[in-house]
Amino acid sequence: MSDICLEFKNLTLGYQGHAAIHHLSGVVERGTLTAIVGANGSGKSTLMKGIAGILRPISGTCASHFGRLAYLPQLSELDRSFPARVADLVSLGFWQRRGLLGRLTRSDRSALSECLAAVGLSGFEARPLDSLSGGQMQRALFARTMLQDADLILLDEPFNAVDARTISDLVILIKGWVAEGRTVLCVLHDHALVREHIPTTILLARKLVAWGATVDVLTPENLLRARGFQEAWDEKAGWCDEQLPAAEHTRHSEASALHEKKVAARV
Ligand SMILES: Nc1ncnc2c1ncn2[C@@H]1O[C@H](COP(=O)(O)OP(=O)(O)OP(=O)(O)O)[C@@H](O)[C@H]1O
Repeated sequence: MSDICLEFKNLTLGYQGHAAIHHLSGVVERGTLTAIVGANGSGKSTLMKGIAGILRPISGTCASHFGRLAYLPQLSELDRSFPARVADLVSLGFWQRRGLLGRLTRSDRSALSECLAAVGLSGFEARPLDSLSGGQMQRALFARTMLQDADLILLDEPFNAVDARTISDLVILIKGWVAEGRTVLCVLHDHALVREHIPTTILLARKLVAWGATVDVLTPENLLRARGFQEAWDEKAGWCDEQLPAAEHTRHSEASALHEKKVAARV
């Protein structure tokens, strides 16, 4: 089996006529832990959506070599008012294997309890989601991710509004997943946390600024370059016009918006 989990070739992604991330090339190796870092609007979540298949490339490719995917979007994208219990949310981790209507076996139920225990939520099975604190909700989502038994795990700002104790517990879980050979990509804003725990970093500013060992990427020079690119960015810029004729550009915008709606309806 190849050591490559993801391979980006000249990948450009965006929304309805506007590019959000341009010409990304590079390889993510299997069993590695990578941080995706950049200012607000630099394209981090867009890249996650591109990898998850929610957004189609405008140009270039994102070749993936993995079995199961687990994607944890930002908490703000989740509707917590949905009338469900913790056990309902976490057992969604089985759906890729059991289907949405598949009955849980006795061993599934014991796996569910083990995952809840691993995230410190034993006894929370029957709690309604809207009664959880932000940190408890994030722990429940990590339990669901564990049940998914995925080869590639995408975490978009998993530590937002989460206290230091929960962060350190969740970081231990993530490192355990990597030790098991899973590949983890994690969008983060806290550079100190990235420096301490994440060996590899991708720094974005609507395009790739630097990619490599965290110590080489998060340098003052690279962070300054990233700021310069971000500030110079024209929010209204279209696709890479030099690469895509106008008719193609419009066709892609429409097809991409439709694809995004269809996938969002499935997630
Ligand atoms: N659904 C969408 N439709 C149109 N434009 C979008 C959409 N989602 C994101 N964008 C735009 O794409 C650009 C990149 O957004 P993205 O969410 O990838 O940034 P980010 O780096 O994850 O930011 P943050 O740190 O604020 O979460 C931004 O200019 C944003 O406004």
